[in-house]
Amino acid sequence: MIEVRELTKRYGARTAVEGLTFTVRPGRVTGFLGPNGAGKSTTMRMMLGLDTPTAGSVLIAGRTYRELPTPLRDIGSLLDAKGVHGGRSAYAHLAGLAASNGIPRRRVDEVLAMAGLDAATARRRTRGFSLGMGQRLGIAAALLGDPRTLLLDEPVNGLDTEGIRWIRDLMKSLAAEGRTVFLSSHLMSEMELTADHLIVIGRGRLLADTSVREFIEANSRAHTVVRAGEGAGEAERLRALLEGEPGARVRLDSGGGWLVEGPAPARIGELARAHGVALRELTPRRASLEDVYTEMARSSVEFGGVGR
Ligand SMILES: Nc1ncnc2c1ncn2[C@@H]1O[C@H](COP(=O)(O)OP(=O)(O)OP(=O)(O)O)[C@@H](O)[C@H]1O
Repeated sequence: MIEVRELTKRYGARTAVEGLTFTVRPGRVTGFLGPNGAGKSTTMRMMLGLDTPTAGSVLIAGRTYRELPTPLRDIGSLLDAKGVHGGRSAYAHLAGLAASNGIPRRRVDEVLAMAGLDAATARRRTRGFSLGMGQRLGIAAALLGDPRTLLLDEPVNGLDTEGIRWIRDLMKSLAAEGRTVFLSSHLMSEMELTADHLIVIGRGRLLADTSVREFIEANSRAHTVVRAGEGAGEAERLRALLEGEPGARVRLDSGGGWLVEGPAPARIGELARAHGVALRELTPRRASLEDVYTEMARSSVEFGGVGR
């Protein structure tokens, strides 16, 4: 569990994080969202004791990072996959970390296997690693202490489709084991598939602490695809009816029907029946996390982070 309480960070006159309070709970994947400059990295650095809060606190399993006797066993992290000495092999890097944290060397082989790095790759100097291999090594390091909590900044960066799926499954299985998994990503479609819960920040402040489903439902209007029967002029009659509904927006859908924003499907069905328009299709369309996030970014100055 990660408990963030009234966390504030100022750099001179600039406020990066302001009065953030939230709890990252075990047993689920929590996604951390916010536009560039919102304060995600600053928050994650404070969680790991790499930056000192101006005010407030972060507790990992009830203690501040600096109070953890063996931090790698409590929290595994991946902030910057490039933070590895390029002249060392992946194996040497992990073995060094294990030795300095009292972790048995056999665990190195286990995490290499979990991260999908084979023995030959593990013996190579990391300087020649691709971005994806570097990410895998970073994840191996994060798993080294078999930690109860994992914190990952953009873990799918540089991974191909198979690598992205691998991370998704790994994060879900770690959460299913009862661990706390906290990750940021700017790939909304990926976040929607991976995360159960979301923490959304903008300009250093908390905007949402909610499940992915509730976040989408609360921030999107109902969309419905509706198609009229075959008769001549039926599609246009339907459009006129729909446009007569207060607050409705009607657009042509790529499938040839009308995409209606505003009225719920039941209301559209009633309207069509009352006016004798036969319907061929009436399909609620759920907004994606990407839709909601993009809309939020466009409509909210607070979220856009301008003027700081
Ligand atoms: N060391 C620093 N000195 C001064 N200002 C900083 C420092 N680190 C971060 N900031 C500022 O704090 C704000 C938050 O930055 P932060 O990197 O935490 O955002 P972010 O949400 O992680 O963005 P990104 O997605 O681009 O990494 C920004 O305005 C940034 O310029």
